[in-house]
Amino acid sequence: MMTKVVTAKEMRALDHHTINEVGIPALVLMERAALAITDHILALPKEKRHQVVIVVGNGNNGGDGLAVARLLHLAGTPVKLLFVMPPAQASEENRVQQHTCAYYQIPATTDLATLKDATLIVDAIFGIGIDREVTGHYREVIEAINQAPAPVVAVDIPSGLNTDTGEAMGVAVKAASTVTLAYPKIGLTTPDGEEFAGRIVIADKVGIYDI
Ligand SMILES: NC(=O)C1=CN([C@@H]2O[C@H](COP(=O)(O)OP(=O)(O)OC[C@H]3O[C@@H](n4cnc5c(N)ncnc54)[C@H](O)[C@@H]3O)[C@@H](O)[C@H]2O)[C@H](O)CC1
Ligand SMILES: [K+]
Repeated sequence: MMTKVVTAKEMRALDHHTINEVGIPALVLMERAALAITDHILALPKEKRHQVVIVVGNGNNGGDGLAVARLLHLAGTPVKLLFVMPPAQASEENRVQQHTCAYYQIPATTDLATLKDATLIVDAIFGIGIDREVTGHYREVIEAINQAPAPVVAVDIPSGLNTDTGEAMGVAVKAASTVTLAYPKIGLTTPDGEEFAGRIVIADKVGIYDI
């Protein structure tokens, strides 16, 4: 059976349906997403997990990354958070996850040099919310990720990739694997998209989509 692929707009509609009609809160979806991403990371060779650096943006892609940080920390994996922007302007769910990470005193920094010590990088900067060219500090961070020696696991889609076309919006994360949530995004099925995404893992138990 052909796997359904979706555009950003379709994914947002499915999330909206699940949250508002089916009645499953966004935070629950975020936790289910984080469980799938964490399972993927814990299945990687142990030497890859000596120092995981999770790079987080201010939206719900970042929220997924923060929830993964907590789950990995509780599983005994050394984790460090790298905030791209001042966390104050974050989404509601992102802020909830920031609070929980602070409760567990998960180390956090804004220093890009942290990427050099990583044995694994988790890219949770942008997901389907990317809506413009990547510039400024975001560009600097994505370039630093791509220059770092560690392999990258991208959350939902590699940051910087246009969800619908698979083109890099100026710059995009080059991932070893991408854990895409609920359904594959159509941009991941293009030659460009496949180049940036690496091995694609479909976390199809994240959403409860009955339409
Ligand atoms: N489908 C699921 O089961 C779930 C998906 N989730 C995750 O939520 C993200 C989408 O989150 P959203 O908050 O809508 O947007 P992003 O986190 O992708 O982007 C954050 C924010 O960034 C701003 N932005 C966009 N482009 C740029 C740019 N070029 N430069 C600077 N800033 C930019 C924009 O304002 C965005 O709002 C999805 O991918 C999943 O990872 C949920 O966890 C629920 C479960
Ligand atoms: K991402």
